[in-house]
Amino acid sequence: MDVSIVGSGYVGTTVAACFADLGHDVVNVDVDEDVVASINDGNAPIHEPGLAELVEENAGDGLRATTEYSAVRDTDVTFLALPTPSRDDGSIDRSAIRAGAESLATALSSKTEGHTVVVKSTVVPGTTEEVVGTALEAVEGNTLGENVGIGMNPEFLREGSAVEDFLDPDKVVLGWETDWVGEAMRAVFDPLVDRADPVVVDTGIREAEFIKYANNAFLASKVSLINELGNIAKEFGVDSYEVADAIGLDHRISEHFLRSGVGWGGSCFPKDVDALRAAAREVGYEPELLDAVVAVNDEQPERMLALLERHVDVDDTTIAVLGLSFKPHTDDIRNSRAIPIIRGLTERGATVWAYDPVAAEEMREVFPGVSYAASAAGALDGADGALVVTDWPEFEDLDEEFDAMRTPVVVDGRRVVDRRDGLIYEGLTW
Ligand SMILES: NC(=O)c1ccc[n+]([C@@H]2O[C@H](COP(=O)([O-])OP(=O)(O)OC[C@H]3O[C@@H](n4cnc5c(N)ncnc54)[C@H](O)[C@@H]3O)[C@@H](O)[C@H]2O)c1
Ligand SMILES: O=c1ccn([C@@H]2O[C@H](COP(=O)(O)OP(=O)(O)O[C@H]3O[C@H](CO)[C@@H](O)[C@H](O)[C@H]3O)[C@@H](O)[C@H]2O)c(=O)[nH]1
Repeated sequence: MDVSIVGSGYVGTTVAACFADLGHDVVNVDVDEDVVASINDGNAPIHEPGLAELVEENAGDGLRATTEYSAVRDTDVTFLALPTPSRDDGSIDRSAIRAGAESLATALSSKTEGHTVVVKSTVVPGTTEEVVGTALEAVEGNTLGENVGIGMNPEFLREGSAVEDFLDPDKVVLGWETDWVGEAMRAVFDPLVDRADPVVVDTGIREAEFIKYANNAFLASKVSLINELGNIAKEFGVDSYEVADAIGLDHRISEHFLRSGVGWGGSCFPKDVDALRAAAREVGYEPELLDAVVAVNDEQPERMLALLERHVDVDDTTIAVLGLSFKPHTDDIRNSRAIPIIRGLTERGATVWAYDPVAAEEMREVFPGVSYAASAAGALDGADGALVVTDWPEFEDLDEEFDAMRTPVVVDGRRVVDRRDGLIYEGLTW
């Protein structure tokens, strides 16, 4: 099939490269000329395991990129993978979705055969119809349900394992109201369904929009709940990881998303939980539980700093921060827990030596005054304390590197360092 993807960010590039790999002819449309050039040169514009190989293999063949919206006319289905960032009140900014839909409306107005426009971005219920449907119909020559149709297909990939998650999902959610739109959406996913056999959930557009928020709100709440249990467990001298292993055996709880520590960050959980809270308030519902989920998460970095202060008077000391990305295997630092940690340290008068295998340059833009080491050993050398913020696998191998610290105080926010003699070790929730 001929498929177009509008937006070549984390989601758009992954989806475009994977669809091309599954045999579709894919064109990726983005306003950023550098991103477009990068894809056409066979280079992935973002760091994501397996993506570089897919872009290199398919560029110039089943995958091309362009800044021209007119390219979508020659495709059957268009996915909108545009950003939906938070506004100050937590609600989503729909301007990129609106701008994309308006450009699509013009590009599709001369087309007579049915073209399906699918929202892949995370949007609050009603957005697909109110923003995309309205923009499409505003241009003469477009009639919803006739030459153009709208659908909603939320994306559940995780950064750091985006390609793997997209190609082997638990479920594919297809939100649609018109039969031919549903058929077109199913046809795009047929090669993926043949290969990975996920459950396909056919549902309404608003339900599909809500499923995405419910999914993320549930997972974020699960992590905040295990963090709260972990905070309590620590006060009792109880190892919350042993507790999590045991409760995770109950299939009603499951072992996933039970890693307690410094909390959740990234481009999705904070934005999506805030958007759901704001949307709830708009319709007159007070989301008390979700408010508490956020409050627990906001407190975890402070708890980590307080644990450090049990052992080190932080003012005028040098503290190593290990891990800057919001999770391992990505260079994304959006809402990384390292940000409040570094801010808290500098406010307390510490000199920070930070290290991350891939995200240091991104963090340098946020904190230009911080020193960035070329290795974990470099950050630890001579430090008065170390905070482990991201669970990069290489931190599991650290051992004698801690001996080069001036005082070997390690506060572990992700349970990656082994407790041993010679280390003053504090686990955040164990
Ligand atoms: N990042 C994730 O892991 C993830 C996972 C699932 C869902 N989502 C959702 O998917 C959506 C996209 O997220 P992302 O992380 O890929 O965003 P992103 O910021 O990485 O990428 C967005 C891309 O859209 C481009 N763009 C902006 N305006 C445009 C326009 N008018 N026309 C064409 N291109 C335009 C930008 O240049 C950028 O390349 C969001 O709604 C997000 O919540 C993200
Ligand atoms: O047991 C856990 C699991 C995760 N996290 C943290 O939670 C955050 C989010 O992690 P993860 O969900 O793995 O990464 P994301 O890329 O943010 O993916 C989430 O957000 C995406 C965007 O909406 C969705 O598509 C995914 O399904 C959803 O998992 C990170 O800071 C993790 O460190 C924990 O603290 N403990």
